[in-house]
Amino acid sequence: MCSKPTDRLFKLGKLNHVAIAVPDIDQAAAMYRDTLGAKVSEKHAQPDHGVYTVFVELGDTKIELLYPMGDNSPIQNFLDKNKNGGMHHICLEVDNIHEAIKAVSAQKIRTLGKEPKIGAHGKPVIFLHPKDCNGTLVELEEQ
Ligand SMILES: CC[C@H](C(=O)O)C(=O)SCCNC(=O)CCNC(=O)[C@H](O)C(C)(C)COP(=O)(O)OP(=O)(O)OC[C@H]1O[C@@H](n2cnc3c(N)ncnc32)[C@H](O)[C@@H]1OP(=O)(O)O
Ligand SMILES: [Co+2]
Repeated sequence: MCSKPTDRLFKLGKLNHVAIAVPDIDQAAAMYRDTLGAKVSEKHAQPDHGVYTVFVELGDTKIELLYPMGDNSPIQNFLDKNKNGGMHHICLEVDNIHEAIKAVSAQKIRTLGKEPKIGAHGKPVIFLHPKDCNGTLVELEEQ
């Protein structure tokens, strides 16, 4: 039984980004920047998350390009299975990540890790298991 709106103590916001895991992040960034004319960030190392990121600005949303960093990157298996890359996750904004964690946990949706970590935008993020979200890895980012 899903929680009723009156019970919900957080608000779901907009789509913050769609993440694509790529085999060559410089080539992928150049495609969006040079071929499609998008505003593209520099590549940033995210050691706490085991990835490099590049953000492609698209008005009120973004594409996050991801490339593995280090030996235990959480996206390495995904790229091993998807040699040309592929859509990795979606990121949804919430106004209270701890209330969102309580709500999804009450519905037996597993979070990956118990506590949020600071994500690429310097805000708390947590991931929901893809097997509990219709085969889609969902990231929540607190605004
Ligand atoms: C800098 C932060 C930045 C931000 O935006 O702020 C980020 O987004 S960081 C992004 C990188 N970090 C993460 O993705 C953390 C969460 N992800 C994980 O912990 C893993 O990727 C995990 C657990 C989802 C999958 O790990 P792994 O692929 O090594 O495990 P399995 O191969 O055993 O997969 C289990 C099962 O899930 C399916 N799977 C895996 N990845 C995905 C995916 N991206 N989308 C959908 N499904 C996925 C995989 O196929 C397996 O399914 P099965 O049917 O059992 O084969
Ligand atoms: Co992300």
